[in-house]
Amino acid sequence: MSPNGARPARAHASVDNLRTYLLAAARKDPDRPAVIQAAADGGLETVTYGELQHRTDRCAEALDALGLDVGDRVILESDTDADAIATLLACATLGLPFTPVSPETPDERLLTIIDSAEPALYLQSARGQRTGIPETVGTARFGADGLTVERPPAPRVRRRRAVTPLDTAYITFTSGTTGRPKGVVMSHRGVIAFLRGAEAAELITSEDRVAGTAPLQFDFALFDIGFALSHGAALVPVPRDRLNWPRRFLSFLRDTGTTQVDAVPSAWRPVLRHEPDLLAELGEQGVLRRIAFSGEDFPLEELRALQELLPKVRFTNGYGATETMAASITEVPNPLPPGTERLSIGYAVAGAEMMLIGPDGRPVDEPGVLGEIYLRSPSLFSGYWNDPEATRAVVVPDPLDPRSGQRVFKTGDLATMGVDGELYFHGRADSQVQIRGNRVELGEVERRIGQFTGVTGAVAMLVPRADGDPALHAFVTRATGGPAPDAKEVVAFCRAALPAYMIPQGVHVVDEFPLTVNGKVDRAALTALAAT
Ligand SMILES: Nc1ncnc2c1ncn2[C@@H]1O[C@H](COS(=O)(=O)NC(=O)C[C@H](N)c2cccc(Br)c2)[C@@H](O)[C@H]1O
Repeated sequence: MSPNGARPARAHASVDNLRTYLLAAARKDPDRPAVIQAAADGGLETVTYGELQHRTDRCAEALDALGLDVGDRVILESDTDADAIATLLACATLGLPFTPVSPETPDERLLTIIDSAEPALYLQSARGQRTGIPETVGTARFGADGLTVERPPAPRVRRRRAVTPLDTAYITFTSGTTGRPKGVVMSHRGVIAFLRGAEAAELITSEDRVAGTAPLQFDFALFDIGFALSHGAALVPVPRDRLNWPRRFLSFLRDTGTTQVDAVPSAWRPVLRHEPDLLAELGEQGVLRRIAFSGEDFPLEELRALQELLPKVRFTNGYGATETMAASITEVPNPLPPGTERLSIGYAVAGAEMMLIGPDGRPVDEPGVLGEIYLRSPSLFSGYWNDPEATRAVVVPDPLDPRSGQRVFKTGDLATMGVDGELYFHGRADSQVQIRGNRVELGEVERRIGQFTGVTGAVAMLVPRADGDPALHAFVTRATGGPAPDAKEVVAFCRAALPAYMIPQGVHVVDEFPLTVNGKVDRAALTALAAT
């Protein structure tokens, strides 16, 4: 068979591949619900595992016909829904790495990603509004009636015959600190290794309905898809227009019979502020059993408020970085024991190990001493797309025995160890700042300000100044309808407990914090605001 004419390789059912791993339930019980989603008419629609597999195979057939090769990139622009999942599983079947982007991604950023990834194909849903995709990229739309090709991808020589677990499942672009987005290349083996480790935590069963709130380009969304489907549970993608309106969000959770909600901590702030009673009512019904959060530290005042409204709900703290999908999944006591200062991020999931390494490169093994978390994990990413230098900076020789050739992930996160070896998150190493020669952990300033009556959240940052050393500023949010905390009183409150160099020069009250596209507090936006 000529190289061009050969049918593209497909994943063999016996090896680890996202498609085989996520559709296993379809073989066992095809009629179980796989996705419960908002329908176009405003109601709900259920897509079974059998139907999801059918849509996946139909899409794979259509992609087959385009003559792409294993490793050819596909941009997938969509919110999370059954058709998007079928499309990404079709890509996985053929060994086509997908790069998920949400429709909210600005044109400029999409073009940067296209420039870097050089994809063969750009896919958007039938309803997608995007235009202006460069001529070098094929384009197609996917929807309920399958794949519609608008501009076929350029013809290519197919060199591959098999899809292996080491091949790339997805490349997700995260904001690079240098401003240029970094493509995190994750293999099928890596994703499945983490999902298997997470399964051992036994958080959900096939009876569960897991509400996912993250945009598709955030691997929290990819985790929710994998986590729900690999357990034979149902995924409940929460549309953006429901997530941003607390009443609609809560009624969507009720109407879908959601048993677990996965969201970043900031997603709960509007619900706590505007609809605490509705949330308590939802908890009372006893269907919602668990709230899992990840992505950033959960401000303890807000977490306590959430727990008070939901005394019967269990809370789970998922910690980790996209470069390893994640690292640990830890039960959070409800209620938090009084006096809790920090949340535990526990121990790495089964099959992985978190180590604390000191500034001298040696392991920290005494409780309470700050160290950087290094992660030993089979879900380690393949590297940053086309950026070996950035990869070498974080994929490093095993600090415990560099001779072994084993590589570990240098997380850039700080933690201390408890008496049983469990870890407590202490912020990003790069949020350790020096102020007039003194080392300051911005989290410590934030925690102090967070204890000020009426303050519900605090973000501290260092703002560079033209004429001298940078100044420490803080932004605070207040309880609904509460008085705006007086900046001078907040500063005095800090003075009573913090050394002079940790006292903020400016305290700014904001209604709410700006959020990144992944729903986390956007510290860069606040720093820019403080500089004005
Ligand atoms: N639970 C926490 N407490 C505190 N700080 C956290 C937590 N989880 C992260 N972070 C911070 O976020 C960084 C990483 O950001 S990331 O690459 O965008 N990935 C993420 O946020 C999400 C992460 N991939 C993920 C995805 C799916 C499931 C899980 Br379970 C976790 C970490 O290095 C930490 O600094």
